[in-house]
Amino acid sequence: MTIQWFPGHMAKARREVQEKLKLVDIIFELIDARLPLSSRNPMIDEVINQKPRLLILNKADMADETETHKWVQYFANKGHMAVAINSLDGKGLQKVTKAAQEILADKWARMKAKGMKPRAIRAMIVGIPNVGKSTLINRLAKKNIAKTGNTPGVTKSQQWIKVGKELELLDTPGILWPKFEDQEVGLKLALTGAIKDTIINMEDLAVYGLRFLSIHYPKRMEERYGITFVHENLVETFDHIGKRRNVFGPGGEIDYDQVAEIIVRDIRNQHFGKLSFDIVDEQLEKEAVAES
Ligand SMILES: Nc1nc2c(ncn2[C@@H]2O[C@H](COP(=O)(O)OP(=O)(O)OP(=O)(O)O)[C@@H](O)[C@H]2O)c(=O)[nH]1
Repeated sequence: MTIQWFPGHMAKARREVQEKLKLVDIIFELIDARLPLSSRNPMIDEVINQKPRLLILNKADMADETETHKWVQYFANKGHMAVAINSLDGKGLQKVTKAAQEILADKWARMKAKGMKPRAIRAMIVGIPNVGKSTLINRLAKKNIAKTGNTPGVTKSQQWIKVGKELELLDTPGILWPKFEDQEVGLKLALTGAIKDTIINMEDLAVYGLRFLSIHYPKRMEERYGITFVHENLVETFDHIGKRRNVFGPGGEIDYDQVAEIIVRDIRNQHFGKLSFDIVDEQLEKEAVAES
């Protein structure tokens, strides 16, 4: 698999985020709830430096709830507040402003003690491509329109989106790339549709997906394909799934390309239910507690 992690793009994106840092009080780091580690930019800590941050696990509607819960706890153990949301229907969105207020409570108290007037929290969203940045901004902006719609003369400023009285959001998000060069990260991003299919090998992806299911979701794999493990000889497994799904070529042979596509489609279309591809294991839990 050859996926490039363009250093030029990365440097430019990084500069753009860093230029805007001084405008905001807090960074909303948007990550995919299905892969809370793989969908992060590995250099994010360096990029945002010491700026307070709220981790937002988006697309929680598609992730395994038990895992999402563990991830929120994992980040809390590392000293980062995290909330899980669904930007499409707005579920969990009310937690965003509250969490930001909590994170900045000390700073606000200090400002108040100095006699400064309370003002809205200023935030910027950053995240990898396709993680849902625009969807979240639009969803938050809608909330604003609903709130200010009855007030003539209240117009949205160019650069800031008002979200209620308490929050202002920069209207352009910062894009930061994931760590493409890591083979497994690339496969996970591809399985969730964050990377275009044209740059990955479908069979590799299907095999990775199957192996992942057999380890973490064997029951669901059994329900759909009637197997609980992936045969060492992959042909056997592909034959089995091909027969079960009637995927035959013109000469009556199993069409392996199509089997691979079916497997990937089944995973993406949630035929195995809500899946998380980054799993919190004991090792990670221990590391988080030790770090905090
Ligand atoms: N199921 C689900 N889909 C979502 C959610 N948020 C965003 N999406 C979908 O994810 C896709 C990408 O969303 P965008 O908002 O365009 O992502 P983005 O981060 O702005 O993408 P770039 O412009 O490429 O950086 C779209 O198809 C959205 O409908 C969510 O919470 N749940």
